[in-house]
Amino acid sequence: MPSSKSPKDFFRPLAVGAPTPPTEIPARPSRAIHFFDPSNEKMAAKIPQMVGSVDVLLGNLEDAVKADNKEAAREGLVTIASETDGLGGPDAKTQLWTRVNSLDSPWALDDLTRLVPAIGHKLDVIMVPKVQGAEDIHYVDRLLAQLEAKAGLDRPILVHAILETARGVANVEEICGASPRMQGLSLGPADLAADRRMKTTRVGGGHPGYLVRQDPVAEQPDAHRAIFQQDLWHYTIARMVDACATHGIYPYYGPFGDIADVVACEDQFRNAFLLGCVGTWSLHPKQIAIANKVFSPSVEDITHARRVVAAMGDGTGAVMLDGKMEDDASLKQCLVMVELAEQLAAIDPELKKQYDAISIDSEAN
Ligand SMILES: CC(=O)SCCNC(=O)CCNC(=O)[C@H](O)C(C)(C)COP(=O)(O)OP(=O)(O)OC[C@H]1O[C@@H](n2cnc3c(N)ncnc32)[C@H](O)[C@@H]1OP(=O)(O)O
Ligand SMILES: CC(=O)C(=O)O
Ligand SMILES: [Mg+2]
Repeated sequence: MPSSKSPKDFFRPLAVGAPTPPTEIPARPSRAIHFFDPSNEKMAAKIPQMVGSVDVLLGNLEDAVKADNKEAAREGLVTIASETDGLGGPDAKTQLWTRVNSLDSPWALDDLTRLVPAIGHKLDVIMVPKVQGAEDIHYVDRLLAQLEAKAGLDRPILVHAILETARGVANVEEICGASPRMQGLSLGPADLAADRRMKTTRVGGGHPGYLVRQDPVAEQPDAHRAIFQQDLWHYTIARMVDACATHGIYPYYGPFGDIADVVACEDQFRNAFLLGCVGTWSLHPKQIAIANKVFSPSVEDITHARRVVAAMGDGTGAVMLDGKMEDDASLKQCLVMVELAEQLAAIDPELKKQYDAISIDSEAN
């Protein structure tokens, strides 16, 4: 929270007649944020049939949309949002997000002033790219309040920042706390790599040159030395997770550009899930199933978590389960998993069936 504002001011609307800012950001399932270009007719035609099978559909207006198609993408998104049932709004199974153009581009202002009056009642989250600091969020926050008031909206649109500049990473905590509208952060590995002058040419994922090599074996100079590829994004994701958790908002991985490499994609997503991310981006329809699988706790994990919950009784003290010590802190980890499973089961009948079929032996040993 900026020090110049009192806590009470922080939750006052920034324009007369704008909806009250949220005090909590709802934990809506958002395992896959599926990107589509609304100006691409083939992609746009697929969107209605994807509603219900993906947690978030995001109409992308920024990078990957050709400059000549910016207006067509914006108008295409208005059409899709207006004509597609079950997409966007507080009760929809599939949320509707958009990624607007960067704030210094010729299109960002028109993106916001066109979309909020036209489809603001359906838009759940606006993703803002290349956020550098709290000042970018303050600008969007005030403008959205003015537009919401003018449009008579009764629900604030949430804001999501992409972390894709070195300055953005340096300011990650203040970005997360810049507005009560802040919903979350995504990693932007491609722009971030360029901005940092990293010597990579990929969109997310690892790099074979970024490694640690096993020490040489004594007196065997020719012996094989194993190499261990390291994760280029570990530092940034860990910072995002801490900043988001501090502010009660949600961290996401971002794009994995090697669409053909579904194995490495799954690995990268799983690392993010284990570190605390709640979801990721999907650039191609085949990445949706990978994201849904990785960001849903496994039946094995939920079975174990429920056993710990049962064994821990009132939640205090220490017990032994399968030879391992469980106590208040391991219980808290298990409750994170169990709560996530309940949220996902509420919207995913197949997962619900799997989680409901779990039967537990609650005996501690
Ligand atoms: C660094 C960043 O900013 S990342 C975020 C910005 N980038 C994006 O949003 C990229 C989004 N995705 C895409 O543009 C495309 O998926 C590409 C360019 C990666 C691949 O596209 P294609 O070569 O057409 O893939 P492919 O041939 O496998 O597509 C199969 C079908 O799925 C459709 N399709 C591909 N991607 C998508 C999508 N994201 N959403 C919906 N449908 C899609 C194609 O139109 C094609 O339809 P068809 O069967 O009717 O012909
Ligand atoms: C996600 C994104 O925009 C980037 O990697 O640059
Ligand atoms: Mg980018």
